[in-house]
Amino acid sequence: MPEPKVVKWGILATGGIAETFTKDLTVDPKTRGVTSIKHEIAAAASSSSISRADDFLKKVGAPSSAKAYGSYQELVNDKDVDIIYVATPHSHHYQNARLCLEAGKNVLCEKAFTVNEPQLRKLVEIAKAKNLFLMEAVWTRYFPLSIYVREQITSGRIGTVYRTVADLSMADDPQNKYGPDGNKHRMVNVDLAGGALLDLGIYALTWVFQTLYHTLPEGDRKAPSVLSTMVKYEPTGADESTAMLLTFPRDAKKGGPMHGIATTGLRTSINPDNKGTAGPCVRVYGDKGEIQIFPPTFRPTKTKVILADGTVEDKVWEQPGPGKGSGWTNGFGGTMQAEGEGQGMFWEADEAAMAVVEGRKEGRFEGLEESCVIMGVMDEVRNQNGLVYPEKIESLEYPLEF
Ligand SMILES: NC(=O)C1=CN([C@@H]2O[C@H](COP(=O)(O)OP(=O)(O)OC[C@H]3O[C@@H](n4cnc5c(N)ncnc54)[C@H](OP(=O)(O)O)[C@@H]3O)[C@@H](O)[C@H]2O)C=CC1
Ligand SMILES: O=C1OC[C@@H](O)[C@H](O)[C@H]1O
Repeated sequence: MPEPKVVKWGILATGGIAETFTKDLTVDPKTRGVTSIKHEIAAAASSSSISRADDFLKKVGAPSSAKAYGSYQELVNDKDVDIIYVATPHSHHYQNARLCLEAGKNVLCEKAFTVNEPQLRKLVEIAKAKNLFLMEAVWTRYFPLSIYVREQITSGRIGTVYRTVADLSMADDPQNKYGPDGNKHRMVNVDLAGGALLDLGIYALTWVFQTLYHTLPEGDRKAPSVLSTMVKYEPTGADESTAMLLTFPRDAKKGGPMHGIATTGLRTSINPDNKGTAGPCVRVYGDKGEIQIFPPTFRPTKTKVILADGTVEDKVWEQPGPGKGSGWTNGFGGTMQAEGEGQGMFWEADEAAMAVVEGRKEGRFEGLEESCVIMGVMDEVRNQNGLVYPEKIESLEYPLEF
């Protein structure tokens, strides 16, 4: 068997998700049957200080060869880095991803990809012009569970699909969690493009898109029309509850239009008791049966296929590898413990690394056009409900400091 190709990662920002993602890079790909690549943590950069980057590298168990930088610019200049993971708040993705692309680096960028569709289209244009890889880090798309669900649909197991209903709500009101200072938290801070839609709603939309759009042959994929409503989080003006009804065009001979219903909110939880008692967070409806996906929506643990002929198929989806995983808060003080080592972010990392090695410029499970269409849906939802972020973070101008 040929030796795995080493892909050298640079980590841009040292916050919560950067830590989780980078720890996942240290879990051997062989534990999940991936033999063509190996991840190496080559460098990390903090915008605040080099010592923060240094502490970060120690905390995530990076090799001693990994370099710490006190600025993002130094990271993108590093010749030893193949791909950069951007883990700043949404507001900063356009500026930070563009910094990487302009310097000739491949990019895996956290969700939501950018603040608006024009920003993303600009990044795509630059990536294409420079022949670079660019992908949104929606880890959920890369889980074996998601691959299985998409296969159930494309194989016709539940017949012609007509509707998907998906929710990601987490009782995560930052004021309850952190007091009045919570208004500065990235979840509701408009200066950081906070709000339920861009932070959590993107997962409900991910399920709608990966079941109703991505499962169609490429030529049949069309942007949906959008109807939406929103409740604002009064202290900051971000959205705290958003409901979207999407209609996807489809040829009458193939079943006609499909509905996607995506909801998100910060007051209720998809999994209030952490035991899954509340039932599925996603339901995909076909004319021969349905697929249910169980919470949490961003990292589901269980699926159920129920067919009209009486078949019921339950599946449990655990993380591979020994050891302990880290927990997620459900907003009611409980945690949802991962079963295996790592958090499951390694699957998206594998896909990005394999693409770099193979010379692919997009992820297989969410291409750049699909990401743009999703950003466009979120733009339309914000338009319909008057949610505008500060000009600087909506801007296409580059470079901008904020
Ligand atoms: N895939 C997933 O499951 C998750 C994804 N996310 C996504 O990851 C991104 C980051 O979230 P998270 O890690 O929770 O956020 P954190 O607030 O924990 O970290 C963000 C980091 O970004 C850097 N940063 C640069 N400029 C700013 C600024 N003006 N304000 C705040 N931080 C800044 C800082 O790193 P430094 O000082 O080192 O430069 C900071 O530590 C978001 O896009 C979010 O949607 C978040 C949670 C889960
Ligand atoms: O991406 C995310 O998924 C998990 C949530 O806990 C987090 O707030 C969100 O940003």
